[in-house]
Amino acid sequence: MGNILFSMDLFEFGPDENHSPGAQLKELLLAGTDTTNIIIIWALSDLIKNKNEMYKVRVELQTNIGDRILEESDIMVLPYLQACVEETIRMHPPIPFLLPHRATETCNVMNFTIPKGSQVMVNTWAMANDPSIWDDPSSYRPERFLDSGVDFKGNNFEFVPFGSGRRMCPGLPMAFVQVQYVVACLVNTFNWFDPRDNDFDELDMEEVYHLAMRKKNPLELIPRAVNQWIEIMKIAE
Ligand code: HEM
Repeated sequence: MGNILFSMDLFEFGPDENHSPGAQLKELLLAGTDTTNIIIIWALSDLIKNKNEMYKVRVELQTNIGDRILEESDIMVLPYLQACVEETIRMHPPIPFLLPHRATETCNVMNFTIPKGSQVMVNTWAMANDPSIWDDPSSYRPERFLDSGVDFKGNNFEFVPFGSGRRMCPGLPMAFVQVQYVVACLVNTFNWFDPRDNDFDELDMEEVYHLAMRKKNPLELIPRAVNQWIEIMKIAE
């Protein structure tokens, strides 16, 4: 679906058409599919590469959900899964520079003068990976989000992958539930194998940046339905 949407010409609309229902629908589809899809792939990659964290997510899922079908409301009782998704978004924000903004008036930021009318790009990746703010930012450590009070709703300026203020992502609540729901289902239902029998410690995590920051090479995995507790114990060994 992402490929089909990206074949549409972003710049085909004239000024009047930008506010038409069709243009707004296209904007929503463009903004809401690729970003979510990218984060699901990164979240699964991070968990597959980090066996201990995968084990903790599976224990949380089995303890709270078991083998029944996950419901949207279950997301509220999965804090470790939530921390894992937050950590993935911190390390791999899909829109690392946000969308271009414009200064509506001249202002000073850290001794730099930003003249009125300047285009401003916000490097959220650098903010969320700044070693003066985050302990060991290049390591995948979901625990850093447990009980930290830091989230991405736009109030903690070290972590704004959805932006902040009036033009921040309106799809945040939907995206956050969708990503957690899909990742939880994928982890709780399947065990994942490398088609070439490579060790997942060496899983390729190279990034590429076009409109969004995605995995450079596709994540290729073989899913097999799990006999939950037996598989969990195997991972723990
Ligand atoms: C993980 C998923 C998502 C991420 C990381 C994300 C991130 C962002 C970011 C960074 C912006 C720009 C904010 C700024 O420049 O200040 C944005 C804008 C936007 N997003 Fe999302 N987004 C996601 C999912 C969605 C979904 C699911 C929808 C809709 C169903 C959506 C709809 C929009 C729209 C319409 C805008 C433009 C808002 C405006 O210009 O006022 N996004 N998003």
